[in-house]
Amino acid sequence: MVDYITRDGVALLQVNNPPVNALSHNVRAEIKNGLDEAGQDKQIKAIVISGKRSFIAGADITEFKSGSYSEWPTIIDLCDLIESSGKPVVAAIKGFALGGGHEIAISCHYRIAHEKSKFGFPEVDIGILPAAGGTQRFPRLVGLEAALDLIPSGRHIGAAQAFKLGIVDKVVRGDAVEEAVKFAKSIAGEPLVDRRTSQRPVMGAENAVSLRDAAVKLAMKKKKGMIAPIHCIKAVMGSLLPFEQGMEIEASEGFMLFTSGQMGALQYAFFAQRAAPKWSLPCGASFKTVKGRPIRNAAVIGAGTMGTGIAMAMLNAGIPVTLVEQDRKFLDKGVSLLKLLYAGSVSLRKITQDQCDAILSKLNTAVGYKSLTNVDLVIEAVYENMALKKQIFAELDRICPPETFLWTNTSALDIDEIASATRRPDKVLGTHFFVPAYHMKLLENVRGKLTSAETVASAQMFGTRIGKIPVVVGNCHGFVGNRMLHKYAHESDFLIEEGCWPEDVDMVAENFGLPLGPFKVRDLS
Ligand SMILES: CCC/C=C/C(=O)SCCNC(=O)CCNC(=O)[C@H](O)C(C)(C)COP(=O)([O-])OP(=O)([O-])OC[C@H]1O[C@@H](n2cnc3c(N)ncnc32)[C@H](O)[C@@H]1OP(=O)([O-])[O-]
Repeated sequence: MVDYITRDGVALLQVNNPPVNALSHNVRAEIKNGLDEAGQDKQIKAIVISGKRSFIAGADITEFKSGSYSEWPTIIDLCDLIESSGKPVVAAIKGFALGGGHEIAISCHYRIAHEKSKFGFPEVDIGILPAAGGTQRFPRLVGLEAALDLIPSGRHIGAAQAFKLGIVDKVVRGDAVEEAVKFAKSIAGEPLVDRRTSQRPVMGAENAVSLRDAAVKLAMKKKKGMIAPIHCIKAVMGSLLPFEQGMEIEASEGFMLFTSGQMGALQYAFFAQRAAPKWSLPCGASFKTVKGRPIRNAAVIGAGTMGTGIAMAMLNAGIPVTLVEQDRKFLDKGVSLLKLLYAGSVSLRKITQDQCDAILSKLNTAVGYKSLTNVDLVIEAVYENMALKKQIFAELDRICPPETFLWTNTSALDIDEIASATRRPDKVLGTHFFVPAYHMKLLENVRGKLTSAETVASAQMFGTRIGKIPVVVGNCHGFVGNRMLHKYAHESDFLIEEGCWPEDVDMVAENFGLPLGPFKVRDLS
C-alpha cells in the first residue's frame, strides 16, 4: 500500500491505495514504517512522500463509522512524525491533496505540486473538521483570513492559487515526483527550524474578531443548517493560542462533530451519491456488463421551463442541442430565456463572454420535427398530457433514425404507454429532471417494461456526463422522488391547515438547510 523506493540518498514513500489513496489504517502504518526506516538509514538524506496516480484524498471515510480512524498511528501521529523528522520531508503532489492528505502535505517541510493538482479541506461537507492539526497548521501557513475562507467552505483550489497563498513552494509542469526527488537532494542537510509549520506565527491575528465574524456570517448563509462550519471556525480561532493549546481546542470541537447525527447523515449521503448511479436490472445486466452509447448530439422537444433547462444542462456539457417547438413564438421565447440565463452567468462571472458565446454556438432551433433525421437522442419535454406525448412519439418514431433514443421528461406518466406509440420501445425511457433542470443534481431514469439494458446504460452515462446523479427507477406512479416528496408536501399542507403561512413553512425548511422551501418549489414547477 506504500512503496518504499530509494533514489540516490532519497527515500520515496509512494502511497498506492486505489482508488483515491485514502489513509486507511494499513496505509498509515506503512507510512510510519517508511518514515522510521528512512530515519534510521544513514544513507538516506531526505524523504519524499507522494501518491501513485494522485496524492492523498484524505482519511478513509469508512473508518469514521468503524472507529478505526483513531487507531495508532493516527493521521495526527503521522503529521507530528513528519514535521519533527530530522531529515527534510518533501511532499510531491499531483491530483488531489484533500483533507488528511492536505494535512500530511502541510506537515511536510516543502511542497512541490503539479500545475493541475487540487487542494482543499472537504471535511466540513462530511460533517467534521480537519482534525489532524489542519485547523492549527493551515492558518500558520496561509494566515487567518485564507484559513477562515478555505476550511469552513471546503472549497478546492488549484495549484496556482495554492502557490499564491504559500501552501506550495513550487509548481511544476512535468513529473512532480521527479522534481521533488531532485529538490529533496538539493536541500538535504539544510536547517529545518523555520520549515516546521506548527512553529510559525499566525498572520492576520490583529483582525481576528472581524475575520471570525465575517466567516460566521458567510457560513450561516452558504451552509445553512450545518453545524460543522461553526466548529471549524472555532477550531481555526484556536490557532491564535500556542500550538498545543490550539490542538486541544481542535480536539474538543472535533469531538462534538464526531459524535453528531449530522456527521453520520452526511457520510451516508457521500457514499449513497456514489452508489446511486450503479444500476442493475432483474435480467442480470448491470453497469459492470453493459456499455452505454455516447450521445453526440440531441434535440429537446418543448421550449418551456423544463425543455430550456434540459437543453441548458446539455449545452453546459458541450452537447450540441436542437431546441424544437411547434410554434416560432414559443421557440423564440425559450431561446430568449436561455440567453438571459447565460447572460446572468456571465454577469455573475461564472463563465466568460467567450465561453457563453461558445456554448450558445452549439444551440440550434427548429420549428417542427422534420429536421431531426440525424440525432442520437431526443428528449421530449412538453406538458404532462398522455395523448399529446403519444402523438409526438409516433411522429418522432417515423422521422428519427431507428437507433435514435426517444426519451420523455415526465414526473408521472406511464413510460410503457408512451413507448407503445413507437416501434422502438426498447429505446424509450423516462428522464425525470427536477426544476431547475440545469441546476438540480437528481435525474431519475425511468425504465419501462421493454427498455433495453443499452438504453439504460446510455441514459446513466448521459446523466453523469451532464453533471447529474442519475438513478435508475421503475415505472410506477410518482417513481421514487415524487413518492418521497408527496409525504413532505402533505406535511407542509397540514401546517397551512393548522394556521401557518406558506412563507413561514418555507423559512423553516430553508433554515434547516434546503435551498428552497416546499411552497417556493411548487411555485417554480
Ligand atoms: C482524522 C480526521 C482528519 C481527516 C479527515 C479527512 O480526511 S475526511 C476525508 C476528506 N476527503 C474527502 O472528503 C474527499 C472525498 N473524495 C472526493 O471528493 C472524491 O472521491 C475525489 C475528488 C477525491 C475523486 O473523485 P472521483 O469522482 O474521481 O471519484 P469518486 O468520488 O467517485 O470516488 C471513487 C471511489 O473512492 C471512494 N472514496 C473517495 N474518497 C474516499 C475516502 N476519503 N474514503 C473512502 N472512500 C473514498 C468513493 O466512495 C468511490 O468508491 P466506489 O463508489 O468506486 O466504491
